[in-house]
Amino acid sequence: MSDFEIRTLDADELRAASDLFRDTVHFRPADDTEWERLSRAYQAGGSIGAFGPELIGTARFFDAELTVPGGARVPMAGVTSVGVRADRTRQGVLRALMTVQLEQLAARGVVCANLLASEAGIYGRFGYGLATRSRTYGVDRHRAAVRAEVPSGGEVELLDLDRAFEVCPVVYERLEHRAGMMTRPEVLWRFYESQARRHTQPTKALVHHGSEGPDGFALYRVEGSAGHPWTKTLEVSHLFTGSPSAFAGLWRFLLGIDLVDRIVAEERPLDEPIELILADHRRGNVDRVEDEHWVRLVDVPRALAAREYGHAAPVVVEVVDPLLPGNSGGYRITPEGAERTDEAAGLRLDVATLGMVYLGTWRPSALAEAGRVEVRDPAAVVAADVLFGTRVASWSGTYF
Ligand SMILES: CC(=O)SCCNC(=O)CCNC(=O)[C@H](O)C(C)(C)COP(=O)(O)OP(=O)(O)OC[C@H]1O[C@@H](n2cnc3c(N)ncnc32)[C@H](O)[C@@H]1OP(=O)(O)O
Repeated sequence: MSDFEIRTLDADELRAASDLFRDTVHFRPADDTEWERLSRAYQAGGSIGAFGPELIGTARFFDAELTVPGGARVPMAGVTSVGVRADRTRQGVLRALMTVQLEQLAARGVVCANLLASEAGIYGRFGYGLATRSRTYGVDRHRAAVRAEVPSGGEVELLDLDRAFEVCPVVYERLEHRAGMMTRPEVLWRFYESQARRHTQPTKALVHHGSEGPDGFALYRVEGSAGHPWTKTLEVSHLFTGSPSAFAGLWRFLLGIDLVDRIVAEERPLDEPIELILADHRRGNVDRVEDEHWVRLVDVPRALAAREYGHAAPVVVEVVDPLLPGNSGGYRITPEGAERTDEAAGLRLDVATLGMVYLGTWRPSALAEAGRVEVRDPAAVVAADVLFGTRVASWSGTYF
């Protein structure tokens, strides 16, 4: 029996939960000004705490919607601010928090939960699988130019921070969302605003206006290098575009900003065509490829029914989910959709591995080669690659 209890936190307990979480990731507590902003990032009723008897662990979520392959949007929860006090770790507190939270999410009709993991070894045991990846790349500004034939035509407007947080949320919702992208509720924009205002260097925004109105934006900040204050790096974040001319137009503008040596764009889609728009593709370098969203399918039948599939022979997949056993069982996946079945399965996998293939990021055959998908029918894994594959790389671009 555990010596702690889990319950939902009241509004007046959220600051203590924030302080505890920040301490677990080695951040100082928010001061009064910062908490005033940050508290707006907390969804009412979305935080839980472990008490033993004082607060020793916490986790929270907020509601959003996730775009799945084919364009449908499903209810998702963004899970974040998970931490256990250092003197109470490895005693089952996280497991208890995750168990209660998953029950809460299932009860409120959430189809999937997404998170960004501090360490890769933590969340698989709770059914989360690495579902999207991103890359960070840098561009040598002095030697980079956009190719002449790259689409152009729009205009770029420079905004200050106040305007940025009025305009960018509106533009974001106008854009077509690729699979893996999520809606950004007000609480999330408040979180980004709080982060931007905390920085000593100013954050600015660019909005691209195309022929049908605003169709892209980027936030950026310029930092000097340690010991070399005039060697400047421009860091791009929150770059979203709805057309090739918006992507190229924003990059043309960024490349034209004076007193910048290098432009770094973090957490970009794996298939973003930066190399293709540069006159010399070697002026753009990939710094790293990294984890992005981990997805936990909370309601497997709804999740599988919501997405579209490629054209291949039907496959029966057996899913194993010890934490939410209602998800366990066979599913028949066809180009027309997915439904439960009692037919013999060609593939067997746990719910975390299903999270890895759900948005098309990993091929079932690659996971089979790694021993993570059990293949009972070799033809099934070939078909599953096509059924679950996506034309465009899935990507979120939203951190929390
Ligand atoms: C979405 C986000 O917010 S990401 C941020 C996560 N928070 C942090 O990284 C802050 C620093 N770390 C912590 O606060 C804690 O160590 C936590 C939250 C990661 C783990 O909390 P704990 O209460 O120690 O976990 P708990 O004791 O319930 O362990 C559950 C299982 O996870 C394993 N586990 C716990 N932490 C880790 C880890 N960092 N790496 C690998 N495995 C881990 C345990 O060994 C245990 O394994 P088992 O299922 O085989 O028994």
